[in-house]
Amino acid sequence: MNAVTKTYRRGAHEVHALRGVTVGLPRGGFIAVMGPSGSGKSTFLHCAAGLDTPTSGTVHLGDVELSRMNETRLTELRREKAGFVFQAFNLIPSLSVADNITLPLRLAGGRADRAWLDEVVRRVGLGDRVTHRPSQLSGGQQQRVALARALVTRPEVVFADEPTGALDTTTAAEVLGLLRQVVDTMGQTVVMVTHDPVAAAYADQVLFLADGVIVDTVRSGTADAIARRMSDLGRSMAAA
Ligand SMILES: Nc1ncnc2c1ncn2[C@@H]1O[C@H](COP(=O)(O)OP(=O)(O)OP(=O)(O)O)[C@@H](O)[C@H]1O
Repeated sequence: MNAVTKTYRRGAHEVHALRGVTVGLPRGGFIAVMGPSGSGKSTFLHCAAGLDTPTSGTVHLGDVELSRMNETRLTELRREKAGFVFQAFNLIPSLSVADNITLPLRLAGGRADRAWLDEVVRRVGLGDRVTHRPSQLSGGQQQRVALARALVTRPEVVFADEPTGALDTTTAAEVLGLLRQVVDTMGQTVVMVTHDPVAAAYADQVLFLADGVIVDTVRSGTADAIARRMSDLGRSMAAA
């Protein structure tokens, strides 16, 4: 991502959500993005994933440049290279777990190979729940389905926006452990927006955003150290 800006128009005002962000996200790494509310975290994730287009600057996903693609090509590329996990799970209530998981493959005109579906279901620990409907599952199980759906296309990058925001501590830890495994055993890249220092401590690297710019990049440490860094940044922003 190079010199990316994103400006939203709100009535007569302009909101500068990103003000010139340049960063390389290491392939095969687990990157957490933190920052105060409104600092541009979701906008950053959306631009990095090709869900939104920057106002200026360039974005690469793997070897391809996204910024000049039209919407059709972007959609194809997202299906091919990216997986998504959101706070609200975003599962389709009328579909079974198996059909939710394989939906991205079917949308791309493909079919799920049974052995691969079984493998993905095993990796996220969903066991025998594939015929259930999402409403019959706990929040943690629903997020496992969302993660399986994100992995089924073998994406290069999994983008996660507050993936544990709706989960209790224990369930959150299980989902974070799975994201860690995606990086460690499958070699995929995970980019995760979170406000939770405990979640960020699972990452290799933490980017701190404030007011639309990256103000710090640190190798991940303990949750306490990350929380201290966050409150230092909060104080220096308040003093500025
Ligand atoms: N579609 C939009 N239209 C107008 N303004 C927007 C839009 N999306 C985001 N913004 C504004 O851009 C800024 C950054 O928003 P963003 O959602 O990226 O922040 P965030 O760090 O993810 O916040 P939070 O932690 O509260 O989710 C905010 O001022 C927000 O109000």
